[in-house]
Formats: sequence, structure tokens, C-alpha cells
Amino acid sequence: MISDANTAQGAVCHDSVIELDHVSFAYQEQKVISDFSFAIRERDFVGVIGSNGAGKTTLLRMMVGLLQPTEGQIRLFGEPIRRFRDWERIGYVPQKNAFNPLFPATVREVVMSGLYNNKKLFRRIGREEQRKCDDALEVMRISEIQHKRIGQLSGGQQQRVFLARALVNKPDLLVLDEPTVGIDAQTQADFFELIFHMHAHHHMTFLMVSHDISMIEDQLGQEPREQCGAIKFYVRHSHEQDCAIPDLQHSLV
Ligand SMILES: Nc1ncnc2c1ncn2[C@@H]1O[C@H](COP(=O)(O)OP(=O)(O)OP(=O)(O)O)[C@@H](O)[C@H]1O
Repeated sequence: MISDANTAQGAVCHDSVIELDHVSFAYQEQKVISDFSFAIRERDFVGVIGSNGAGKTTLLRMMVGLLQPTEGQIRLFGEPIRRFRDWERIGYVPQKNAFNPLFPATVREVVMSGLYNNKKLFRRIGREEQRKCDDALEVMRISEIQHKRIGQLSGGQQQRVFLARALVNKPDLLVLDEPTVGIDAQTQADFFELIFHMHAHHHMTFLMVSHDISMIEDQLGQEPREQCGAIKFYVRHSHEQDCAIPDLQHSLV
């Protein structure tokens, strides 16, 4: 028999996070996505695999509101995307980030900025915020360079800063476009351990483009659930127990 608690949790955890309804997209004459429908539910981990130019980044950019579909509808957390305002619920780390070498902010300031949306920008930064920031810096192994200017770091170091910034606020949905390109093997392994733990135990939903098919199959299963042209979607859903420890670092040990 299913207990009331399970039923309640099941209902909550199956709310839809992203819905694509007959979505198409073209750059001028070039059609990239054709009549694609797909739903991502709360606590899904969706891995996206596909050859270069298949349209993965285009699809992600539509899902986070940076491109408009040529046809079809997108809903985020149940709202039509044009009416959606809760952008702080979504963390997005694009494929290629690069800060201008003259950009004046430090690593710590960039990570800290992940904690604020526009409304909260001028609030005092409290001890709790500082602690969350320390935690994210530690997890991405960038504590030692936290006072350096972001523009002066290598590409891999900058990518770690972007990941720390996306993780610091623990968004409900984290969208990652080839997040570990250019990152050393140890930090990469730690990062995957961290996000798969967060998926299983911290009620987060993930959408991640990767070229690492063996890692995706190991973590999400051998068979894609859905296909859009040359793009395949691997999905694992979590019903595991939530974990009460709030820090990011505990999932690395
Ligand atoms: N801004 C743009 N203007 C015109 N065409 C574009 C633009 N961005 C992408 N394209 C084209 O759309 C197609 C899909 O590109 P997209 O970047 O979405 O692919 P991808 O699957 O993310 O590729 P990769 O694995 O190389 O990152 C490609 O043929 C690309 O040349």
C-alpha cells in the first residue's frame, strides 16, 4: 500500500519543470529543431547527447528564454515562458563563458552574485551568505584564488567560478551546457559526484549537455527516453530520501 506521505511526495515531485509543446526552431532558412515535444519533471536528471551542430545549445537557450521558438510553446514550472518571472529558480551555465580580462570583479564577488536577484541586490550580505559562498568556493576548489580578478584566470578556472556561482543558491533547476570542458580530471569527477548527489538527495532537477556518453549511460541508463533529430535524452528520476545537510561539501566525502 502507498502511504499518504508517499502519495503527497509523489504528487509534488512529478510537477513539471519544463514542457515543450510542438516546438520548432530555425536560424533564417536553417531548421534546427522540428516539432519537438518533451517534458522534464521535478527530480529528473536529463542528460543530452548529440553530435556537433545537432541543436543542443539552441534547445537549451530556448528553454532558458534566450531564444524564442519559431513555432510551439514552452512552459517553465507550469507558466508560459513569456509570463515566467521566477528566474532565480533556474541556474544556467552556458557552454562558452569568458570574462573580459579587464572585468573588475573578484572570484568571490562573482560567486556571491549568484545569491542575489535584482530585488535582493542591495540587501546587506550576512554571515549565512558568506558561509554559502565559502562552501561553493571550496567545493569547486577555488578558495585559494577567491581574491583574484576573474578576468585574469585561465579558461578552466573561470568555468569553475561559473559553476560555483550557479550552485551557490541551489536553484530548483540547473541547466548545464557541457559544464566540465577544460576542467581538470579531479575537479570534473568531484563535480559529477556532487551534482548526482544533489539530484538524488536535494530535490534538484538537472538538464545537462555532455559529450561523455559512457558517463551519461553509467549514471542515467543505457536507453534514451526521447530523441529529437540527432539529439538523445537520457533520463533518471529520483525518489531517494532527501538529505538534511545543507552544505555542498558533504556530498564530496
Ligand atoms: N546564431 C546562429 N546563427 C545561425 N546559425 C546558428 C547559430 N547558432 C547555431 N547555429 C547553427 O545551428 C545548428 C545547431 O547549433 P547548436 O549550437 O545548437 O548545436 P550543438 O548541438 O549545441 O553543437 P555543439 O555540440 O557543437 O555544441 C548548427 O548547424 C549551427 O551552425
